[in-house]
Amino acid sequence: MDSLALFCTGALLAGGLYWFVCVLGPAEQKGKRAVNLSGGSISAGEVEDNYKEYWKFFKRPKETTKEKVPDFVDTFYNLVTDIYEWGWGQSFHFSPSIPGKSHRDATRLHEEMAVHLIDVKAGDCILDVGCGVGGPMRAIAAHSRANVVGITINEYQVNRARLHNKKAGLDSLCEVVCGNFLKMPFEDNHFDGAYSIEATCHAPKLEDVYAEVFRVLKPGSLYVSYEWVTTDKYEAENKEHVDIIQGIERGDALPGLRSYAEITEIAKRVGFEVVKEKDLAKPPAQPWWTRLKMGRVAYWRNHILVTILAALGIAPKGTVGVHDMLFKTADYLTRGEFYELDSIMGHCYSSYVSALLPSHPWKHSSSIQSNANSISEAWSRCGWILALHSMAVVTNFILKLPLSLSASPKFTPLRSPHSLFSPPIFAKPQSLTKPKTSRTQLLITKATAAPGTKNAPRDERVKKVHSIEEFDEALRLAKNKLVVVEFAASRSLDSSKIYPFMVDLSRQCNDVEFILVMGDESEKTKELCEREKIKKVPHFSFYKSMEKIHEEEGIGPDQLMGDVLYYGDSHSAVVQLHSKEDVEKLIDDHKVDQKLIVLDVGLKHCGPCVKVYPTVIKLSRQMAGTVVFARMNGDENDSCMQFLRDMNVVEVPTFLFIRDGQIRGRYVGSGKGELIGEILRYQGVRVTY
Ligand SMILES: C=C(CC[C@@H](C)[C@H]1CC[C@H]2C3=CC[C@H]4[C@H](C)[C@@H](O)CC[C@]4(C)[C@H]3CC[C@]12C)C(C)C
Ligand SMILES: C[S@@+](CC[C@H](N)C(=O)[O-])C[C@H]1O[C@@H](n2cnc3c(N)ncnc32)[C@H](O)[C@@H]1O
Repeated sequence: MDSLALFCTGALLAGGLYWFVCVLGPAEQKGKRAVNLSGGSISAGEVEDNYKEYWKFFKRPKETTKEKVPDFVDTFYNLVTDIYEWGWGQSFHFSPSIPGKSHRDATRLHEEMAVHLIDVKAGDCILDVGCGVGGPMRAIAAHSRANVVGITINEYQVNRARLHNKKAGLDSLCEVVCGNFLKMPFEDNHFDGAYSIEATCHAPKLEDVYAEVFRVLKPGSLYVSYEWVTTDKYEAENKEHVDIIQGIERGDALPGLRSYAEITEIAKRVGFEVVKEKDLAKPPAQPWWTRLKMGRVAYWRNHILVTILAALGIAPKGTVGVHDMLFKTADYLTRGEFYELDSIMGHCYSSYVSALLPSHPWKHSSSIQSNANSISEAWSRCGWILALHSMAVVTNFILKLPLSLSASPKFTPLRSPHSLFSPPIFAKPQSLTKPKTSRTQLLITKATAAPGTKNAPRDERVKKVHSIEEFDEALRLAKNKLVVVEFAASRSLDSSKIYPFMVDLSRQCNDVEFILVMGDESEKTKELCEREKIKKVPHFSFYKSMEKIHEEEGIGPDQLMGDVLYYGDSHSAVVQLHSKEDVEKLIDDHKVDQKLIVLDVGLKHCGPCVKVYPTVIKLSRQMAGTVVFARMNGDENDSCMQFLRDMNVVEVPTFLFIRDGQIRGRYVGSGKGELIGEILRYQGVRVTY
């Protein structure tokens, strides 16, 4: 009997312990478990000493030099990485909390927002500055199919990140490098975009890391940084304020928090052009620290757990001190926000663009315009209150558009939606960009199959034009057909790379005319390029009825195909609507057969509309029996614009779903998967996301 009682007590204790460790203290995202806590790259026996060493850094005066700081940050991450993973997940940052969404989803949306802000495309090479164990990197690579290279100072994080990348099946897209972001082992002008999430706050001087990012970015590409800053509520003379901020600095290995106002100044100083900045912690945004506050009970439990595990020799001894420090940090962070019912600590993001040359306003507008659409899409998806602000921007944009179009019927590069709110936008001076000769260099790069050379593909459908007169005549003869013109140069490698795709397209699209102009062929073609204001090759211009309707520079094959389909489509299965009456007629026509009508409403120069259009064409063929696809450009004429207003379309692209003469719903956005999901849903297929 005694042994049975003993057995039962033992079993209960073991069960209780299992519940306490594994159920109450599970790893956030299949990452670390409490029983696996380590000291990163530091051996278990050295954790305590390193923790003491860490504290020495804060003995006044702080040694905030670029020689000392990275080492102490590295030590910090050896100490905390496992605890962060165990108690927070694989993404080491905050995000605005979203009602109805889990912490994990809110985190992912916050990360994906960075992708939208910097306009990442599949195949791009993106830099993650201070990547941690790679939570954001994986979300971003999976979402965009871009290649992401992350850099972190901490070797243990590199190993963790590589392990997670492999487990997630993303190791072909994600690469992790151990290095110092103050001196990155990457070549100049290498990346198509960059982001940093709550990492550059570890830099002793923000100039140093921003200048490095600027150096490795290709001219014209975008960088977004989510920064930790003090807000204008912070008073340097207020003892309590100072106490809180210093507490945050000590518990987060920060050499010194910077103020909100400083960030953009620094970015400009190193040469970036500031595109957008925002305090994400400002009301009405949902507080990003909510989860920290709610987690207090769990953190108490964690503390007991860590103490027991350290006493049993399972966790390194110093872990208790480290956990205690984090516990206190959580307290400082929430106090910082609650203090005097207002926040003295902000969470700001700034999006910077480098080397945007003023001579290319269209490039500026198209990238920002598509960013704005995607951002508002992301915000409206997450239901964040900031969405209202963003929607207002886009609404203004659409309502102002017809005025500018009717005033100037010719091709007018759209102003960026942001510029309607007049944010500070500064162009990088030319002397600070790549030396001017680099443009010439582009023209003299050796090409292997330049258009017009004997290695070029068979291209009889592409008309070679040699003068202004021939050019104008070709446009005239094309009448209202779409004309695609490539302006190229014989020794431009990029021109020769894209040319075969144009030739391919010319074979497939019989209703489109294709023209090639070799800018460096003669004085006459040079004159033509000058008249058309061609600054860089390859440059694609699209004409209809002798009028330029769109132009694009530095594009790849997908974008070229998308543009040709979008601007030239007249014989596909997608019904082209040109007025409100056209829409009414289409609806009437399909009242009887009860087919679902999917009406794609866009604008002429809208990046996301162009991007999603090949999917619309494909679906129109695949679903021809059951769904009718139609399309209308809101800025084609007044009647179309009125239709947009009547339908309350404030963002593009918007897909309206119509059946039995009734509008049943809409999808706003350019996500291919989401669009297909919505169509299936309106056809009665149950879709689970
Ligand atoms: C940007 C940085 C990191 C931000 C956050 C990810 C971390 C800041 C404070 C951390 C935590 C505080 C309390 C811990 C808790 C006591 C423990 O039981 C579980 C982990 C914590 C929740 C931990 C998780 C990460 C933080 C929220 C800085 C470093 C620049
Ligand atoms: C708070 S974590 C954020 C990690 C990641 N961005 C995320 O959101 O999950 C800060 C990161 O910056 C890195 N870091 C700090 N100083 C660095 C430096 N000088 N060089 C490279 N990485 C650094 C740290 O190693 C850590 O990975």
